[in-house]
Amino acid sequence: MTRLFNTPAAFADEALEGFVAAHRRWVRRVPGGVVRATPTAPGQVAVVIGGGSGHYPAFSGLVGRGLAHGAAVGNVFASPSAQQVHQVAKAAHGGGGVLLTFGNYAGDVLHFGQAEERLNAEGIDCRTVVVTDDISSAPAEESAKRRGVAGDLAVFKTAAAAAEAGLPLDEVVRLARLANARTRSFGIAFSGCTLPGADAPLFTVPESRMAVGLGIHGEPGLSEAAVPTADEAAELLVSTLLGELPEGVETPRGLRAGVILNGLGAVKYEELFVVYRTVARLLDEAGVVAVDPEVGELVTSFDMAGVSLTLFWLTEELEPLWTAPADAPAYRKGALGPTADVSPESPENPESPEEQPEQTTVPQASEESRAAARTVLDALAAVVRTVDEHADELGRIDAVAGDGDHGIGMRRGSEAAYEAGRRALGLGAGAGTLLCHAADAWADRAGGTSGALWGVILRQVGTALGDADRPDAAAVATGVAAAADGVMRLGKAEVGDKTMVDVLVPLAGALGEAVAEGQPLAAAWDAAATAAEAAAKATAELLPRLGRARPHAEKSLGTPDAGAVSLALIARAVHGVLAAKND
Ligand SMILES: Nc1ncnc2c1ncn2[C@@H]1O[C@H](COP(=O)(O)OP(=O)(O)O)[C@@H](O)[C@H]1O
Ligand SMILES: O=C(COP(=O)(O)O)[C@@H](O)CO
Repeated sequence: MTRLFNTPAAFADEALEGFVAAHRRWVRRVPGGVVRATPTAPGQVAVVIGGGSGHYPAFSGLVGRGLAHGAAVGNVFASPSAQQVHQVAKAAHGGGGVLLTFGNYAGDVLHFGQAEERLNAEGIDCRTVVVTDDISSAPAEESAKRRGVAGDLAVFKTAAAAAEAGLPLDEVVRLARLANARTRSFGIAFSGCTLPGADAPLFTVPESRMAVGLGIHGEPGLSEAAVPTADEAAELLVSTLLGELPEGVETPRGLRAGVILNGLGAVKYEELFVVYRTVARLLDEAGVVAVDPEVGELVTSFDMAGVSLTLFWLTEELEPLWTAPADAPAYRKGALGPTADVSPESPENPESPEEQPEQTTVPQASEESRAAARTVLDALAAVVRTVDEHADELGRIDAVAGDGDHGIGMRRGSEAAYEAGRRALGLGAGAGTLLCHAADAWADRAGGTSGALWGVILRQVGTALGDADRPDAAAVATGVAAAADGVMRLGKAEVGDKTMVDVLVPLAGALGEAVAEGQPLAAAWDAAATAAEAAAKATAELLPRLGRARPHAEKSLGTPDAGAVSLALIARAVHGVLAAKND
């Protein structure tokens, strides 16, 4: 249970504020997250990590010398936005290029990928390395689909130590990929976590049972077993990991491994040590030399009672990087020289991040387009209302096989989109520009998978409407069709994968058909919203083939997809606005 919070929506921002206030010797706040208190050495590769909040010390606690140069910090269990990643990377860049490294989650992949493109377009050499260490989330043949869990630390540490040693970006990337290929994790849990403001955990484990193969977002385990003793838990963790050695390795005997026994949030350090006692013995018996083991909380999931074991199979070039000194708020190792003096008053260490200057001008728009912009803003207000009304239900649906944050993310995104739209209207924006401003605000404030995709949807519709003409039904239908194409291009989901695409495609199809038959916009949209509602309902019968829900495919049968449901609700709410305009 998360007991101490003010409002759930502000939890991540307020936690970051307090974290920075407590750790000024190591970090300073920048828009989008934190960077080291001291600037990146000129020419050094900047290693920028990041992800959702709720995993402390990942990710902000791992920023400091010998570890990351910066961390982009998202909302609870939601990836930071591309804009946040871009801002943190710019602040961390020291002229040697940027490595973005993060766990393999759909939202992170989308947003960090967009930031990478932007940085490269601006002339900053930037690459990404995705961490995929969780062996329970996909079979070895599909290791690229695996989630990133506590093995994050092995990859981040390797990359950062390589950067600190002055290696060029290509080498830092190569070593980070090698570290990822040689890192495996496996976990068990006894209870799920409860998000701030929620009254129930994301999953429960029956009394005297444990979940096996857990993630770090309160996803239920993949199977269940009787609660083990500490020794039995250690045996399960070690034997499972020794069952999947790195490619080309036949026996663990004689190998050296970095070891991480990670508490997920509610397991006491003493309990971890009791487990580690047997982990150490079993590794020793298997002929594995444990190098600089870490026992503690390194990647958590709020108050989840669980533990994971990570083995990082070292090579001659990886071992010095794993053992190199580091000095971050939540991770210290070896001895580094003194830091530059960065006092709270120093201009290097501002109390609060500099915000992006607010836009004060918009492109010229016709009178008709400005009138349509008012309708668009009414539609955004209706979106805010419907999302707000259904936020808890969306969170509950998302918790069945996802991470329960869909309601939170949609709320943050829609509210930001409305506010940006209102400001744009005040500046005299046409319908197209208003939607483009709303798109950027939604993606930036919500983060996560749906934030990136809703940014695409609004931008595509805005581009189709433009600022010149009074938008007609054909332009709207063109925009929605382009939105469906754009979402599929970016998210790579197809119809049948159990995502919002299963609603967006029939919505666009029904709208296009009704408009082609000559129906006016409100009537055509009514038909499209009806198709969307039926399609959203039908997703209950689908098995997820992508993303976080995929490992829990069977559990999600009978429950519709959260993003599909929210899209159908929004389609219906927009119809209400269009119908009222017609009256
Ligand atoms: N690759 C994808 N393409 C299209 N939609 C997707 C994709 N992956 C996930 N989604 C949609 O995003 C929704 C989850 O959104 P949200 O919970 O806000 O993001 P996250 O899973 O990043 O926390 C899913 O229910 C699904 O509809
Ligand atoms: O959940 C996280 C990001 O993934 P999404 O796909 O946005 O859910 C985050 O907590 C780990 O980075």
